[in-house]
Amino acid sequence: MTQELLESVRALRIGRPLVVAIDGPSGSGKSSVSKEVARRLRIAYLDTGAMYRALTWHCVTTGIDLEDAAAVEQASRDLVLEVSTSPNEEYVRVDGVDVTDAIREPAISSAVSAVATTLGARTELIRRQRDLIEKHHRRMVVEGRDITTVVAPGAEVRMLLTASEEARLRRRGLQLGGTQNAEELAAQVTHRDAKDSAVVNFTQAASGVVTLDSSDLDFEQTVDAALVIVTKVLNRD
Ligand SMILES: Nc1ncnc2c1ncn2[C@@H]1O[C@H](COP(=O)(O)OP(=O)(O)O)[C@@H](O)[C@H]1O
Ligand SMILES: Nc1ccn([C@H]2C[C@H](O)[C@@H](COP(=O)(O)OP(=O)(O)O)O2)c(=O)n1
Repeated sequence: MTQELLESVRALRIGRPLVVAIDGPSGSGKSSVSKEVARRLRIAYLDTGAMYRALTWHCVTTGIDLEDAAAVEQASRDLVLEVSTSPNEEYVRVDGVDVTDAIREPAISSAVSAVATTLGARTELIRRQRDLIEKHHRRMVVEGRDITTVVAPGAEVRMLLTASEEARLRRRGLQLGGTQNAEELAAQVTHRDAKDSAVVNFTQAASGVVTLDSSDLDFEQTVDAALVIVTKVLNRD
């Protein structure tokens, strides 16, 4: 994407709301692409998946039974959570403890769906996500599974980032440094998506949501394509 086009989008939106909502399945590139889009647009960034992971870490660490919906819901309300809203700095803290790396461990990836399918906990985390968007004057790239449909259906730009299952498994494998065998990778990507789909639909674009299929695009090409979508949607309105 040309620098001039990007400059014109930034200039057009100075001081005005610009929520870019991005949903998609595991390994589609949501976090990495959203972060770079936020950098280029010079707006805030929120990884909502990190919030579900942080709550899961808290429950697992304090021995809360993930099958006990009332306990998980209570934990979501009590959670003392700090999450970065800058695309240039990554941190997640629970009760002041840095859990940035711990929440990415396979043990948390395997447990997170149980928490993410607890509806009471979702309600609380969605409330916090909306608060963070408001706190940033609605200038933020927000990524997850239900951002385009539930958290911010009124976002200026709504996108579903997809990729073939094969591409997603390959990317996650590379990201984890080849430490996981095929079965472990499938558990963390395909099986987790199947469980998460029980409460949110992130495989089909809702009305007004633009699909970006990154299966045959590299990272840079995907970021460019996402920025082209942002430009087109904003110019249309
Ligand atoms: N278009 C792409 N082509 C190749 N690799 C990509 C692409 N988009 C993202 N990646 C890489 O794939 C991995 C998974 O991306 P990530 O952003 O963590 O996905 P998600 O947040 O959807 O699970 C990362 O290592 C990322 O750098
Ligand atoms: N808005 C969101 C974001 C994540 N989740 C759930 C679904 C996922 O299993 C977990 C972790 O999300 P995360 O985006 O970190 O997942 P990835 O490993 O990047 O695919 O949280 C959700 O239910 N709703």
